Amino acid sequence: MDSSLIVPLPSPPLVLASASPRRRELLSELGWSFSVEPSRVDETIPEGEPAASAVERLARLKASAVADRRAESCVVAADTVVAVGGLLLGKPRDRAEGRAMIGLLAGRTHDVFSGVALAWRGKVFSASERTEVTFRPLSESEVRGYVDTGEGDDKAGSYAIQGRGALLVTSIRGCYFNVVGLPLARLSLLLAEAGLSLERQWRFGSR
Ligand SMILES: Cc1cn([C@H]2C[C@H](O)[C@@H](COP(=O)(O)OP(=O)(O)OP(=O)(O)O)O2)c(=O)[nH]c1=O
Repeated sequence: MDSSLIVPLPSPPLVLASASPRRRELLSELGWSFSVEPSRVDETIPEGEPAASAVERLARLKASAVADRRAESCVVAADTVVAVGGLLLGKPRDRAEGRAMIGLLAGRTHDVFSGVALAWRGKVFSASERTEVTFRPLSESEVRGYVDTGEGDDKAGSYAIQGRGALLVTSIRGCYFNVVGLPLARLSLLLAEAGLSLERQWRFGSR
């Protein structure tokens, strides 16, 4: 067939339902244009809820909350927690909790779980992704020094792999972007599942 006869379908407007600057940066780096509308949902995880289900449930909740007011758009949301020794670590309440978290992570391997959800045309598609991250051993003063940089204050597990936290990480297994808060390849698969092929994803937001 003459390829000039194929008219590409336009991409739907894309909305990122997140207040996270990291998630915004990751989508921008793909060259996508999108608007940002943070959701304000209760992010409490009940004791005993498995990490993978919790992050997926919260991502769905965030996407649905924004989709309710943006029916014509494709809404993306995510949630990230760190799991270590049977504990789930969200964002630290203060620096003391931050030090306790980094102390727990030092010299061992933990899991980072992100849930990602996509709400489009009345349906919600979702998944969760796990990445193993290993920290090198740290002395008490190294733990204190890192937490005092402040970069982990608003991050799950109290660290940023994309920042100075990289100096603590000896290896990772799995998706790097999942650790930063948005598993991009997983998101791409969800978009395809929703009917937005990779061909359409290349052009997200372009007119
Ligand atoms: C482990 C890790 C987490 N994080 C961040 C990603 C998330 O922003 C944050 C986890 O908190 P979340 O509650 O998942 O997200 P958020 O409150 O920042 O934003 P929103 O709910 O509006 O989408 O931790 C990093 O940036 N780097 C890391 O290495």
